[in-house]
Amino acid sequence: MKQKIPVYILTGFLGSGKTTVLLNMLEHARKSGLKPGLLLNEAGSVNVERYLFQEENMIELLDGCICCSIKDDLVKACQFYLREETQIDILFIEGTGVSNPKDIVAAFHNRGLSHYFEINSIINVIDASKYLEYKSVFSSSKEIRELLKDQLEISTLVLLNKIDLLNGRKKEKVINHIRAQLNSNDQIVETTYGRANGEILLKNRYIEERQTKEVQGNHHHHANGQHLHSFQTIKLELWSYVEKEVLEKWLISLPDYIYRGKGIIQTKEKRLLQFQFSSRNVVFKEIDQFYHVTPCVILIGQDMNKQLIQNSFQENVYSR
Ligand SMILES: Nc1nc2c(ncn2[C@@H]2O[C@H](COP(=O)(O)OP(=O)(O)OP(=O)(O)O)[C@@H](O)[C@H]2O)c(=O)[nH]1
Repeated sequence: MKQKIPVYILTGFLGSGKTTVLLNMLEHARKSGLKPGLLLNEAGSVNVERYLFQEENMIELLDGCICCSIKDDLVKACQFYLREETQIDILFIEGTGVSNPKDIVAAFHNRGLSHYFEINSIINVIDASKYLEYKSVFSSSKEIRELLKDQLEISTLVLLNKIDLLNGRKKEKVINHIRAQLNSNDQIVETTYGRANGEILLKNRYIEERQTKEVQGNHHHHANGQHLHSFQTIKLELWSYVEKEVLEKWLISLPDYIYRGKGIIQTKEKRLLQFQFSSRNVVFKEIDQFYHVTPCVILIGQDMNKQLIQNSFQENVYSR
């Protein structure tokens, strides 16, 4: 029988650093002579980070979560990589920041994929600078707290990322909090920009018994199999240039229930800039002019009022 394709699932809340870790893992896989395949899942209708993976074998699964509303797409995408002409040696799956990895694992066990694929590791990338806030009953919702719990329970490796953004005392508190929820042999690795050694990232940590138990556990679905998602994605189309500083100021002023922003803008000088808004920080990066993309702003949050946000954007960003 042919060897099964090893699968690595990246999980973690919005903006924790999954894509950053994925880029490191791809580099490690290549150095080991492996041909990687990617499945990238975005809750919105567009992937503004596509340009990062232009050279890769990549399938985008957009407009829903592979753990619930577009689970069939996940199965089809995996089958694509089984064809002779598109064969790969290793598969990386990045869920959306609100996907429940237990359901992704369940899809592998229940939909016949486990004959051909073997989940080697479920890597939970945690934003160490926001973790305590997201777990607090005072500053977070029940849905986020339970999602983070589910993401942690099934993971086989925890990357405590964004360590550069917090001080020693807070770090200790976060580690104690996480350790209390893990099995003693689970590994926690502190990272900045997801940098960890290839052996740690690509280690086979598959624990079938535990994964099967975890996926049978109780988590939160509607009868139709959808999560109780109150998360939404809003896309603001941009028809003219945007000033970087004005956009940054507006993003930072957004209410706390808007956790994540990303997108591409065109400046007055016709430069294309990608921006990332996470951990209440905004980072811009210049991208290739020849990259075909329609500038837009994507926001992800809970119970957002699209009209209000659009009006605020018009008033504060466009009319400046
Ligand atoms: N300061 C700091 N920033 C980081 C670190 N890791 C990632 N980032 C930045 O955080 C932002 C979000 O990182 P991503 O890797 O896109 O996060 P993600 O988990 O894929 O985000 P989603 O698309 O919401 O799922 C980017 O601007 C990264 O460069 C880190 O360790 N420290």
